[in-house]
Amino acid sequence: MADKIKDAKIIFVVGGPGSGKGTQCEKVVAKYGYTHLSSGDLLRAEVASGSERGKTLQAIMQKGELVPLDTVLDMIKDAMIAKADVSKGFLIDGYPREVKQGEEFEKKIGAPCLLLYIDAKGETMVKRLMKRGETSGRADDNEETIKKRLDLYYKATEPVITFYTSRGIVRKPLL
Ligand SMILES: Nc1nc2c(ncn2[C@@H]2O[C@H](COP(=O)(O)OP(=O)(O)OP(=O)(O)O)[C@@H](O)[C@H]2O)c(=O)[nH]1
Ligand SMILES: Nc1ccn([C@H]2C[C@H](O)[C@@H](COP(=O)(O)OP(=O)(O)O)O2)c(=O)n1
Ligand SMILES: [Mg+2]
Repeated sequence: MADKIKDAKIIFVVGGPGSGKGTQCEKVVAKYGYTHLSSGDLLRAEVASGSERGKTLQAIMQKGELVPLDTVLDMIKDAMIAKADVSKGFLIDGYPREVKQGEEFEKKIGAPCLLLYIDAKGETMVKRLMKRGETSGRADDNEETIKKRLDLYYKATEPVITFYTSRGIVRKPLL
């Protein structure tokens, strides 16, 4: 099964919470027809299913923490396999959140050819998420959790950008 995605074209999309990863991915899908897989959306779908696993995930996400690495990776991999036959390439949105997640992805699936870095100022991200929280219904779009997600982004996720910059595959779209 996993053979199906062995040579898939993979683009990581990384940026802070509310930086606009999902928004930019939709534009890339419209223009280039890639398959958009948002790790956050996959996790929220599991929560919405009401499963036991979903309940555990919900509690972690509500605190603004990262769910166990294997859980997210398995979900992404299953979603990629399901689309392998019809996909020109994959936009992996919101992953990796830490360098270790990137390393495990490469071991189990493959290497990315590109990392799109969606950059935004901290205050901009907070403002957008507070606004989105008025209608999103997302349990983590509240002031306290937003602050934790932002802290975690600077601590754990920014090193991901540094890691892939040294490989020469990071591009920052001008928005
Ligand atoms: N003004 C402005 N707002 C934007 C832009 N891009 C996204 N937004 C808004 O900012 C909010 C967050 O955008 P998303 O695309 O959901 O951001 P994200 O990075 O996927 O965020 P998470 O789902 O939290 O991972 C949404 O309400 C968007 O409408 C932009 O370029 N300019
Ligand atoms: N690779 C991932 C992606 C998301 N998560 C969890 C933790 C995140 O705060 C939530 C929501 O992720 P999403 O990418 O939708 O949102 P933020 O960028 O954090 O605003 O899911 C994770 O633990 N590991
Ligand atoms: Mg998103």
